[in-house]
Amino acid sequence: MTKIPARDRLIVALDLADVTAAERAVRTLGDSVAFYKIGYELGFVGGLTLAEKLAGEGKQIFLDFKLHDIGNTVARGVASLARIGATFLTVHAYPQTMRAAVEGRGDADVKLLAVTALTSYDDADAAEAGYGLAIRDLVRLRAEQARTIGLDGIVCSAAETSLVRDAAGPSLAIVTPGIRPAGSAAGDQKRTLTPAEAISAGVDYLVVGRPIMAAKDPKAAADSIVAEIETAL
Ligand SMILES: O=C(O)c1cc(=O)[nH]c(=O)n1[C@@H]1O[C@H](COP(=O)(O)O)[C@@H](O)[C@H]1O
Repeated sequence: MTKIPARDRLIVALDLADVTAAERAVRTLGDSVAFYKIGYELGFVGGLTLAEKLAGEGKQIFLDFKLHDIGNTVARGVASLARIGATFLTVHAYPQTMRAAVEGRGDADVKLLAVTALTSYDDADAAEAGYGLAIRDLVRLRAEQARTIGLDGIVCSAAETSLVRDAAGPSLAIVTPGIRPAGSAAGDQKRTLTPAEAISAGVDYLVVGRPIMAAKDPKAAADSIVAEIETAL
């Protein structure tokens, strides 16, 4: 993979309740942020139109809808979302779902990311959900399957970077939420690392929401994370 500049490695989650608030946040963050993630909260209230607009203005967009359904529905959903001009799109890392996503993407440019095990889960949560595997084993299995099926990247905790690199190989992007700068609240995240720890572990992209969006000065928070990434690269 070509060397990605520090600023382009930070993906800011626009987890906001309306487009007006999101546009205000994008204006506030200005040139400090080049890559935005739009998921359920904003996507369901007009966020896809904003995604297209931001992509047209040169921002990179990560559509985080974590698709998972019967194959036909996933393939058609991916085909629809592929028109937006996004860089990344997530699906859950079930083999049937991933195969359908690859089929639905066709020749479109959007890169498909496999969500392995949510960063709000620990081993007890996986057991409660009926999995007979520890989180690390589940992540390894799903990363291997994602590579075999032809996805472009893996979403996991930065704590799993080396096992994912082994399982998925050198060319898949490793994209890690659950990033918490030192001293920031974990909230519902259970598998967290700091930006410097994540970069030192070898991740390609960091997804950060509340530590930036809920900060008193979001632009300063974003700048500080980019500086931390730069130092650790
Ligand atoms: O796919 C994701 O982006 C994702 C996967 C995962 O395992 N954990 C996870 O937190 N996310 C997303 O990453 C963002 C993290 O936000 P914060 O916890 O506020 O930094 C949220 O928008 C989540 O939906």
